[in-house]
Amino acid sequence: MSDHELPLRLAVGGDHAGFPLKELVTKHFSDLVIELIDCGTHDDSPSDYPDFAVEVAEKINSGQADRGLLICGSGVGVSVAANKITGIRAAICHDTYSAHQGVEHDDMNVLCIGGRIIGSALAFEIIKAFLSARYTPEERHARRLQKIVALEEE
Ligand SMILES: O=C(CO)[C@H](O)[C@H](O)[C@H](O)COP(=O)(O)O
Repeated sequence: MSDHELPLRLAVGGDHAGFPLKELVTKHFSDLVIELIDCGTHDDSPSDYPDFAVEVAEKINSGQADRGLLICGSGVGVSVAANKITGIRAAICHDTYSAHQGVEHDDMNVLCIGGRIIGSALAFEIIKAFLSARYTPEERHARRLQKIVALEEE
């Protein structure tokens, strides 16, 4: 796979604090993924990050998107909200190692970034690492994921 082929449908969302970075990310990645679904927010007026976590999760759980990207001020709010939703495995990653290893080991399907924490150049590299990574279904990873699924079913 070349650097310019990220064969995934990506749902992107975030609140007002993530809006400036979300604008840059959607422009940068719209031609690099199969489809980019912008779940809002669409301006920098105050908004509530859980609303966008729900929108992005819905795109994944309905099968319209393969992965999600959520951006708020720190990345904390969107990750806390997204992880409440069944089927979502979200994490804040502000380094490329976590972004690809989180997919390879943990089948992370939503990447969370703090728009007030990192700049766009690093964010682009982290997002590329996330989108390029694939889950590696080795026994130990599958066993641990099954335990996470069991937690959701409790
Ligand atoms: O960054 C966050 C904390 O985890 C939130 O998701 C929000 O983006 C942040 O709280 C917004 O802050 P504001 O003072 O309302 O702009």
